[in-house]
Amino acid sequence: MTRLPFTKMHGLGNNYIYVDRLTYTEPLPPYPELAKKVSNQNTGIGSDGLILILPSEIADVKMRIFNSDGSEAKNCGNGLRCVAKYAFEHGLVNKEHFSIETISGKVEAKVFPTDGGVDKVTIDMGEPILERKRIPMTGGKPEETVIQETHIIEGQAYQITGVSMGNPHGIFIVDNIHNIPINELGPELADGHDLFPEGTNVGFVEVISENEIHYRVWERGSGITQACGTGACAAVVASILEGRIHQGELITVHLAGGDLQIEWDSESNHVWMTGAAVTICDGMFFLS
Ligand SMILES: N[C@H](CCC[C@H](N)C(=O)O)C(=O)O
Repeated sequence: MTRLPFTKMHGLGNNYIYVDRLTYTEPLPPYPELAKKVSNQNTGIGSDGLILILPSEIADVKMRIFNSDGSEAKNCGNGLRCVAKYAFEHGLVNKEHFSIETISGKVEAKVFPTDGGVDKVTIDMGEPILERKRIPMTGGKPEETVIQETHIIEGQAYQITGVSMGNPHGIFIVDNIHNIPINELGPELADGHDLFPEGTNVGFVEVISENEIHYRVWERGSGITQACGTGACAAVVASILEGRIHQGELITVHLAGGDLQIEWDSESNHVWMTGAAVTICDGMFFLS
């Protein structure tokens, strides 16, 4: 029986099982299989997925994220804030500003310690990826940006804006966040639709004011979650591309699990995300 030490953490209710592979170096099953095991609400711990904290040759630490269906994601905003909190609180880093490697690139993290603990983290998520072929999306010129493109999905016309934050997001701007076809469009687009050859996270945005939006998400590989950090960044970028809000402004994004502060900076073209990171528990998972 392998006893796997883990920490369960969440960012706005988007919760993952974190395994510190710098400290616990015993052999483990393949990560996709482990992600499905630990994420299972009935026979596992229960979570939106698994996040590994690993050594890095190009950054201070490395993050790999696996959705609850075992698929590997290329980025995770809520996960990055929790990795930053964990790394600082457990002495994996000894500074408040440090770098984290993901499989879509390196980001910069800044923690704001109070009494030795970290409750709030800012991540420089880097530049959004807007070219159709890099999201990736099909259906038009590979280099162009996909803004409010009309597509017929299940017999209904929708306008989609495509943004990647290292992972793909199809964004729909709606009039009322409480009346969205999330259970229809989520499963239809998240995995295996021609428009998104690598699948996509499916986000819905209601613009409240120049500095405030609502955002809800069906995540590729996990379904509806309480929050999605990369999705909230993509939602702000899409709302700006559609002319609803302005670049260079600090936007409050209201998600089901809480709020994030996000800015798509005009000077650097980088997207900055600030929000909470919370430890739920430490534990021991009995791997049979
Ligand atoms: N919840 C994560 C995103 C997971 C992305 C994953 N669902 C995928 O891209 O396959 C976040 O806070 O950004």
